[in-house]
Amino acid sequence: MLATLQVAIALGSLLVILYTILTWNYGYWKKRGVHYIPPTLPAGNVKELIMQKMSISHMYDKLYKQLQGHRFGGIFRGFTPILLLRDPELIKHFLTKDFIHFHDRNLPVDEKKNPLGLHLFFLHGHLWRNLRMKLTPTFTSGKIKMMFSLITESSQEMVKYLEEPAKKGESIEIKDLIGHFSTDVIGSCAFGTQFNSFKDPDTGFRKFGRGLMSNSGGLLNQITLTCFPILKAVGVVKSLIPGAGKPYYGDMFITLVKDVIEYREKNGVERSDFLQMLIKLKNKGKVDFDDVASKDDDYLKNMDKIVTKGNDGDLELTENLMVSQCFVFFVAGYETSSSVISFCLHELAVNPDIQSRVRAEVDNALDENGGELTYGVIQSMTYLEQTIYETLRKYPSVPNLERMCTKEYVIPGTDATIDKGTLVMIPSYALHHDPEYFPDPEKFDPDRFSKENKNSFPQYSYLPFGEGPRICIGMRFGLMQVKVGLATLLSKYEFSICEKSSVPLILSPVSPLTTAKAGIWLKISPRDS
Ligand code: HEM
Repeated sequence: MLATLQVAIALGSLLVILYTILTWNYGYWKKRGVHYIPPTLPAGNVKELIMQKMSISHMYDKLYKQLQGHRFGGIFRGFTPILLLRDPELIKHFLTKDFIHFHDRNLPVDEKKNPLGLHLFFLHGHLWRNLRMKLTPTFTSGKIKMMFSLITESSQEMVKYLEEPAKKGESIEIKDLIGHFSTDVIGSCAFGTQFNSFKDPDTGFRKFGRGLMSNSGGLLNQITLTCFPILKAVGVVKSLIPGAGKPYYGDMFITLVKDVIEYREKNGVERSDFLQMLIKLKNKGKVDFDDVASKDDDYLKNMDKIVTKGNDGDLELTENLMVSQCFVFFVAGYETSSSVISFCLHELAVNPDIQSRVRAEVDNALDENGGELTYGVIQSMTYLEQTIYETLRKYPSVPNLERMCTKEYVIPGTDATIDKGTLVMIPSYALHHDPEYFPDPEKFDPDRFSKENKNSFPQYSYLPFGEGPRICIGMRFGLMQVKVGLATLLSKYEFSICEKSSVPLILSPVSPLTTAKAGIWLKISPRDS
């Protein structure tokens, strides 16, 4: 009897200790006097995300709404405290004005475990800064102009491929198809290689792209690790999810890029692509800004004035570093651009009047230029651009921006201090759907971005490419690719809703990016059929 009582007391004490340890972090925001949403064990405030019942966009939208009336608030992802920002003025401090306190993302950099992870998106501190400074000139408008013809060639392949399905009025899953286009664009613009995805949809790189995005094990791993960092130490997640976290087809990617570099160096071959600029960087230490740099490039040129100062020691561009940049260009460019084009086509199918207006603009611009699509012609299509901005508002490819506090910080206008290492989340999707900034947010209305209306919302409430020194480096390249893809498709075909279309679209609960759960199905027909 006594023994049973002793066991029960020991067990009870153990449970109390365990509970105290597990919930220790849950006092984090209270201690700092920060308003927070009460967490529950063990998921904190993100139970629906962990249970895969809600998309990441909707999860943080829900928390954003719960914090209504506050400029910011505390939440918990598992046991990890996160500061969720709501007020665009405050967001400006975190992303730009006080960047020195928030220059990193909370992503692991380990060359041995992940040789493809040494890229701009992941890198921290001075290594990131030095690399960003070196790579910035690769993305000027002059360099992008040089790649324009490579993008239009790939778009022509796409148009040709669609002739048959359009004649038959078929329903197609458009995202997968646009994935062929994005793969070919990256192949020619990043690696100077023809992937021919339309002719051979099972080419290694096409498979690589598909594999990357369907590797939900990788996402699960990432979410689980950020929610419960203790598991990192014991390596539990790795053993639970086979293949999780490993770069899919990573070895193949490394081999391909290294082979191209070796071939070019041995044979003195030069092309106007990203890889060539990386090779130049390796050999010369720099890529020149274009002589013809436009006014838009001022921001890029002034990068060194805003990014954190410090150890300016030269950065050696090793082969692994070069391959990693190719990898991030592939991943970042592939998924985001495919998803913007396909979400846009979905909205144009749901709103045929808007589709007709965009097509009329494309037709006029082409007519005035003898039917030829040039860099200048594409820049003149302002309604097309508004339509893309509206697509990125409703479906931001990256639904949340994250920063890690790199130096203790007092939140402006308060006495609350956040420690180095604290995670900060900027919920772009939620801001883009806040009726205070974008009335009737579910309505697809490109006129929100017209000349007259585009200043009606605060700058930091619209963040499809992020902001500040860590803004998307490929923004102009991505926009160009999306514009060319859409203009060529709309000049030849019509898109409408079919039986398989889901209206409204349901977002995937397993993807870290904004993607449609069951793909994007549309009927394609020749124009005016
Ligand atoms: C429409 C297409 C694209 C969208 C919507 C997009 C969106 C974004 C967003 C939201 C970020 C995070 C910014 C932040 O945290 O403030 C980002 C970062 C980044 N993007 Fe893009 N992106 C696109 C295309 C591209 C392309 C084509 C490339 C490469 C060629 C690229 C390369 C990168 C890189 C390297 C970063 C990390 C930058 C850094 O931390 O310094 N992106 N992108």
